[in-house]
Amino acid sequence: MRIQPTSSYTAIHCTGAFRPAPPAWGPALSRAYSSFSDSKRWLDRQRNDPYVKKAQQLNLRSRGAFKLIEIDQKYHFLRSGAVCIDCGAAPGGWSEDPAAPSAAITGTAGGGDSEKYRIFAMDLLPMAGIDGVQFFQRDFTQPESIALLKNALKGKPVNTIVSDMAPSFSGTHSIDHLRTMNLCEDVLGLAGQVLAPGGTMVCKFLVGGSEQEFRQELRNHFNKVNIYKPKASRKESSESYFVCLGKKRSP
Ligand SMILES: C[S@@+](CC[C@H](N)C(=O)[O-])C[C@H]1O[C@@H](n2cnc3c(N)ncnc32)[C@H](O)[C@@H]1O
Repeated sequence: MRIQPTSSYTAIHCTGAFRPAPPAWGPALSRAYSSFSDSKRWLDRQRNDPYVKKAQQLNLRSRGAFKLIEIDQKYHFLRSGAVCIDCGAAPGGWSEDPAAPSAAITGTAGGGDSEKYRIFAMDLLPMAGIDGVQFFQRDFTQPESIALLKNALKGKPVNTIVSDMAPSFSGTHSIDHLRTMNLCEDVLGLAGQVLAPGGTMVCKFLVGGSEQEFRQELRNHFNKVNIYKPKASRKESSESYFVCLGKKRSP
């Protein structure tokens, strides 16, 4: 059953005003202040982040690659030659294959299979092309997008589905949590249709209360369901990942 956002969802989502302005200021000044301090904080954080530095050294598209690498170092599910779907792929840190450690993730390297595409990636945002990756700039939550993916697969069984999708944040944690849970539910829906028995699903969410209930649901479909937060995921972020291993055969 789909988790419904609270009734305050629309009001908060539509106003977009999440940071109370200092009372004595006019709205414009207060907005400028918030955005200045936010961008300064962001810049400071980027400068001091070892994963950002490492990603730059290795010429990776994003520091996010290290999250998947770490998840795999713990659970060992990635393998060369696998067929993979990468949901919320842009800018491509999880899909790329620059002879980086993440090459094995999506299996473009040395699969021994002459088929052109082994990775099927989707994002709302554009993504620069990557060899072996068929990219769709689409909204994953739309049924037509799923139809497109299934069509592209041409019946190939999928070994791994990863989702690093993050909705645009409202600033209200309970709402953002539910939005991520809804995305996870959509990813599970796709897994039910295309993931091969034994396959793996990795899916990001924000911790917020309903994850244990959803974990129970995931257990109906996978032999093992873990929750894991890689070190590369920032401490101040409530993001975490469901790591679902061994998809069960459909009854
Ligand atoms: C954290 S980023 C992914 C980073 C990527 N794994 C990497 O390491 O380069 C999350 C992405 O999810 C995408 N996204 C969010 N909601 C989506 C949706 N409904 N359909 C497709 N993509 C979505 C966003 O556009 C964003 O690019």
